[in-house]
Amino acid sequence: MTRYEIVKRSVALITLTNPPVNALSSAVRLALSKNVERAMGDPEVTAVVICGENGTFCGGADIREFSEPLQGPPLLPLLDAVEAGEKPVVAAIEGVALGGGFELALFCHYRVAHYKSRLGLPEVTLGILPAAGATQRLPRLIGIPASLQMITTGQHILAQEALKLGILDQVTQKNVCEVAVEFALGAVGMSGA
Ligand SMILES: CC/C=C\C/C=C/C(=O)SCCNC(=O)CCNC(=O)[C@H](O)C(C)(C)COP(=O)(O)OP(=O)(O)OC[C@H]1O[C@@H](n2cnc3c(N)ncnc32)[C@H](O)[C@@H]1OP(=O)(O)O
Repeated sequence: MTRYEIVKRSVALITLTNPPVNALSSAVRLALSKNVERAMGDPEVTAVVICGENGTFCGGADIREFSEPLQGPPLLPLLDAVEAGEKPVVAAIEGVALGGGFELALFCHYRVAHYKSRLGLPEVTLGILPAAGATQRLPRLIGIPASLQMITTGQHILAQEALKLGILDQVTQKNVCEVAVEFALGAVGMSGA
């Protein structure tokens, strides 16, 4: 449900692994929570990168679990642990970051995205509103009018537009995971390590 590895000697790379779109199922939330705790507690780890396997960051809540009562850890405390972590966490966005997946990226300290990726809050199209912090984190980044546009329409935006708005820190045409790892090393003063 997530893979944990150390790359470049000190970056914890956490990969969401829940095909087809790495949705935040109860098992993914549990594994992510444990791996964030592991990375934050490991003295060898200086920074963390979160990405998704097979070209998709995260499609949000797992719609296959919508008919069941919520199991596993709720999303918000997990996102709070990411944000409160003392080590920089970089989201490496490829494919889509939607709904709770976009919220996960918003709670990371930095966001690097592939130029073809799309971001959005489709909750309104399901008759709900984003409830894991996007309604606070997004306005802090891009202001209220642009946030309302995204929240109330559910439209996806492309990486370049997200960069212009101030949601993203970097857009790349290269391997987004590798670029995010370099970004993370730069954030802790270890560029080129
Ligand atoms: C614990 C939760 C906490 C907080 C609340 C969070 C709420 C949310 O996140 S609400 C948002 C939920 N996500 C969505 O509404 C996204 C819906 N999906 C899409 O928009 C699209 O599928 C896509 C853009 C992600 C991909 O589009 P495309 O490339 O055209 O592929 P398909 O639409 O054919 O989908 C492929 C395949 O993926 C399955 N799938 C898509 N989204 C999800 C998902 N969120 N959870 C589980 N599975 C998903 C889709 O059913 C297809 O499966 P099959 O190939 O088996 O049919």
